[in-house]
Amino acid sequence: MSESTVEAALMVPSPSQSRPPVILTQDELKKIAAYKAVEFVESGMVLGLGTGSTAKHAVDRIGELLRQGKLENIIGIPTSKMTHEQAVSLGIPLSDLDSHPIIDLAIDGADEVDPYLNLVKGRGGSLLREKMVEGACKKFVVIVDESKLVKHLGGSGLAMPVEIVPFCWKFTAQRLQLLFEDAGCVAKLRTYSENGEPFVTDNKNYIIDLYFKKDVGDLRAASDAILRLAGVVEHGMFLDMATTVIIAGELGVTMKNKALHAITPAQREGNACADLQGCLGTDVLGLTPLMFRADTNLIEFILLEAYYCPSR
Ligand SMILES: O=C[C@H](O)[C@H](O)[C@H](O)COP(=O)(O)O
Repeated sequence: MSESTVEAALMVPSPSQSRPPVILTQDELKKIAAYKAVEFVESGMVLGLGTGSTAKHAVDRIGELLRQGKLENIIGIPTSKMTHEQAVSLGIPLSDLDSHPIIDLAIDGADEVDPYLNLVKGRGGSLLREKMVEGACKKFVVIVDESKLVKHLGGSGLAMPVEIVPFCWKFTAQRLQLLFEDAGCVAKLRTYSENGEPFVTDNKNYIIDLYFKKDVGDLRAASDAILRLAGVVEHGMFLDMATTVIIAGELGVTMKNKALHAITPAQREGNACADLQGCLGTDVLGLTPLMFRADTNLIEFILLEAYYCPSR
């Protein structure tokens, strides 16, 4: 996909314009979400640079805008050795959390996104550095194509990764599996397909991939239980961390903001209504019904939130 195609896709068409339907590949959708996220970047920011095939597009775009002089004085904090190398090749100035403990904005992909903007990350093995960097940022923008949306974490049937120390990894894997026996959990050591050797993270650890047959239920409880196991370094559930999720799909790009999606029914019935209205206004302005046609999911989402707000 050429740069001009992405830029054209990011323009909001006027009602009178009719475009022929365009079939985009998954990688093109990732690129559209990434470019949209980079619109949040301003000169002078300290940026968390994510890892993976989606985040790669965002890092490329930041490099391009720096080269064109459209962005200046950016400092990048990479979340993996791979992203570090990519950023160096693009001439993006880099630092680390020791020197820059507060990050203005991080942009990264995700493996799963639930309706409350909780995430699974780490199928590329970078979850620990990602969680450290993204836990230190003021704003965390997640970029995905719509295939990443799930009803509940683990719902894709694919891996929920846990980074562990290599020492007695079988013991730790068994304990992880036992924790989620009721959810039909199967724990597998991640290996390289070429030689069957254990996959080793940037931090010289192993990854145990957890596969669930059923919903694990209380994610906070699941997170605490995993982190209590000696031998576990970190897990790939990113709970309540994303501030914005940008989803590129066949119907266009949708932005979901944490302020709306993290609100519980109890909060809705209480004095959160004014805030909700404020957020809704912001969100409506921030939403971009671009590319092809109206996003019906988006309309449902706005109506649902408005329903809870008596003054609307
Ligand atoms: O460890 C990898 C990261 O968490 C990635 O952000 C995640 O796996 C999504 O990667 P991709 O954009 O390639 O689907």
